[in-house]
Amino acid sequence: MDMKKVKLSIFIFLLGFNLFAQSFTMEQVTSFPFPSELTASNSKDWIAWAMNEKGLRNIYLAQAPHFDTKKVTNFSVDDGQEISSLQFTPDGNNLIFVRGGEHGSNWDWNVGINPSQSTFMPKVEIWKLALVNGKVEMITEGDEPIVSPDSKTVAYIKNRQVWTFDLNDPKPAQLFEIKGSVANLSWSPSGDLLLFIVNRGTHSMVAVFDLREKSLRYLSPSFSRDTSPRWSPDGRKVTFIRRPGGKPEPQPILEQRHNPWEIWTADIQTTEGKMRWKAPETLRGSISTTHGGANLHWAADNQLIYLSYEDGWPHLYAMDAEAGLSRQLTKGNFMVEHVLLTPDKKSLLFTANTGPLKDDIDRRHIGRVDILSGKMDIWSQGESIETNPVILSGNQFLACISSNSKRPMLPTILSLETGQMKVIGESILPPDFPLEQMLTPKQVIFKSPDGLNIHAQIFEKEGGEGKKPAVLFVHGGPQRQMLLGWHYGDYYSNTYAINQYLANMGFVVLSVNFRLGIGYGHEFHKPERTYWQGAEEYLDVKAAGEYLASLPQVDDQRIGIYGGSYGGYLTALALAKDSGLFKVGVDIHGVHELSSRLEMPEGFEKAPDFEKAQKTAFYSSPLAYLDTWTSPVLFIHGDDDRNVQVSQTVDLIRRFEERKMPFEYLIIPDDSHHWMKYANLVKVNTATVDFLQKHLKP
Ligand SMILES: CSCC[C@H](NC=O)C(=O)N[C@@H](C)C(=O)O
Repeated sequence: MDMKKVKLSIFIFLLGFNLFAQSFTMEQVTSFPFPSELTASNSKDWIAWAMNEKGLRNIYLAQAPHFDTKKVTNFSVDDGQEISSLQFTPDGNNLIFVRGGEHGSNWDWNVGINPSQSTFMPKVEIWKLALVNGKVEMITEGDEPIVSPDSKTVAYIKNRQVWTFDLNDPKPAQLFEIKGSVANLSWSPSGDLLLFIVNRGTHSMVAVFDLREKSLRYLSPSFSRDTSPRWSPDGRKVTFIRRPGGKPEPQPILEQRHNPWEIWTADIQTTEGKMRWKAPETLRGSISTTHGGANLHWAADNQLIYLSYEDGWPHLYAMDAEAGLSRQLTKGNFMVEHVLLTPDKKSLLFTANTGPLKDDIDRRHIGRVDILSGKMDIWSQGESIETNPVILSGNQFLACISSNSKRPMLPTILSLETGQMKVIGESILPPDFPLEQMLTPKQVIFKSPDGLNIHAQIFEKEGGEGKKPAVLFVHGGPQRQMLLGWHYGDYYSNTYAINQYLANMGFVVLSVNFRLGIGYGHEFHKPERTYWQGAEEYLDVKAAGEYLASLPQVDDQRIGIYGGSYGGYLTALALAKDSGLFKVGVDIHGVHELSSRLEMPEGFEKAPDFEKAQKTAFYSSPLAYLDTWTSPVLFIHGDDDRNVQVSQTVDLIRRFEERKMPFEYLIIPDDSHHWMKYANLVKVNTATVDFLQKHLKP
């Protein structure tokens, strides 16, 4: 071989080596701290939040006006025990929180989780932190605590019943017994009544327990499903959402239909209820499934607040609790999320994917609307992301969590006087976190075969001559939106970290926001013929793969795909249907069997399109295409998953085994859908990128 060819071979080898040269480790990029449970005291200018630092979950405090951060707990083991229900007592003297459970689950969220294989199952417990002396103590088993207005009593749920304890002399005791399952506890402004929902399976009712009289009464009881009860500011009335109870006559399964809901009020004394508003009987008029659902509040000046999709976007509305007559408060082609009624009940804070930049639809910024005047401001802007706003007691500062393309989510203070924003807690970032190596993803928009504009984010490191391998990331939910920066959900901050790692390795990475996702309006979020009704969202995934293949810098023979949960489902579908396009994949706790959700008809009554629906569901599943699945796959699932049954992966692997189809697997015993133990998160992330690299490297 002449010297030229030798030199070229060495160059290509070094290039290949360089292509996969990595300037930071998976552990370093996965070590992003994640803030949650941001809350503000209503009486002192304190904020508090829970911070997950490599699985060590602790509470931090900061106080106006300097907001120096202070860690006030010392949980020092990566044991998967999350912090939830973090709240100040109204007098600002104590913090109450729950430790344990898996509150992001679809079932058993209040059951202990044990990813560290402790000898005995960890419990879900209510803790108290005394701010006067920093004393932290576990009070009792329980969940969903709420503190009485006089800061003396905590009411909480245990075994689906109502319990209480005195904060100064805790002797937990069940308050009363009631048939069914209790939820949505809230104290009346006077503190002598407890409002809650009792679920009886076919229906649910709003109920009030009078602590003085030790008596219980139902408010406007019916055979409906009543939810989301809220007190009027004077404590004399309650508003709630009413939806139909029981089961309907079998309807066409493959057709979309209106999901009815109403807003009611009821008088505490007479228990009489009145319907105040009925949703427009349109598809857009269905109750919203975006964050907070109906977001029902009773504001000052007798205004009822709700969120509706009726104009095509999730927006806020107000109506007089007596006269009705709704008014739209937020308007425009954007989504409202994370809605908070200010302590004075005169305005609403929210997160919105709108702002002056043309690609702000793929970010989040903080907004505020005055309820009586309807005056709306978007308070934050720029190439950053701000979400989950809370307002501090002095009305001078607002706190939120913020990120950008490089910096992970951190608590951030916004001065309402100057508009200045100050990130706090940057010292919590690990010293070896690869901040400067983070790439800035770019917004791309391409068309699906049926004409939809599909938004995506592309991550690409400069340089790296020749054709690069590529990876498509498919999010889960599916009611999610990936953004132009670190995400406000921990699951998707983690996949953002993976995408950064892959891009830094030299892959071209595309994160696709397929239909069914939020942030792009009702018809994008609620399209027809998706999931087990036809899987047309896969059109967007395949279009994303073809978009990657069309890029001049991408080697179209080295495109991989990965995704979790709903994204795992679409990853499996892509590998099964299009192994020619997707050469390798990692299916993380994916869904694979879709037909069993169709209830087998009892007796003669069945949906008019039942057989067609069964066939559609089957052909919407990867199971229908195993004959054409030739690309290598790694299956990963936690076997205490409470969002997607682990059987979805166990059963698919059984089929692979019986068909003698090659696969690799990683089971994570005793962990859930959210990799509660940090060591498991790193293990899953590492396995994912190693498998992709193994099959896509030059
Ligand atoms: C419809 S399949 C269930 C998928 C699951 N949704 C809720 O549990 C999922 O995608 N979970 C995570 C990843 C998410 O909600 O984003």
